[in-house]
Amino acid sequence: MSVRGIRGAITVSVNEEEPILEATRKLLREIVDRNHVQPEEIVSVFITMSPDLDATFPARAIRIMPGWEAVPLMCATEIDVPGALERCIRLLILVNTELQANEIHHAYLGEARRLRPDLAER
Ligand SMILES: C=C(O[C@@H]1C=C(C(=O)O)C=C[C@H]1O)C(=O)O
Repeated sequence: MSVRGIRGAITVSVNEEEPILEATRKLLREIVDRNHVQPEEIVSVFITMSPDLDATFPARAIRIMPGWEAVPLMCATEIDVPGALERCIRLLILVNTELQANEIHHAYLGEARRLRPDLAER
């Protein structure tokens, strides 16, 4: 058993509470589905949003998911690099797993695929 990181990213169309929470849930579900992870295997979830997103804390979406109440969460603002992808939510999930690093499925959805085309997969 090792602790491994799973990455993901997604964009939202507007800086509003519900779209941010919905996109966060969608990205988390995609990562969970692709890697068959259970909440009790999760060490922590680190979330960043690009500086143009500030309508809510994306962690709120995860904390209210059944089974996820006790998972430590942290939100922060992504570095404001000129020209970086706008309205982007990024996740880093640390998980206790038997999977090898090359068996982890990251999830870069929609517009965010272009951040890491090598990891986007689907
Ligand atoms: C390219 C990304 O955006 C940023 C750059 C990263 C990198 O260069 O590895 C990782 C996370 C982000 O700070 C990404 O989310 O993967």
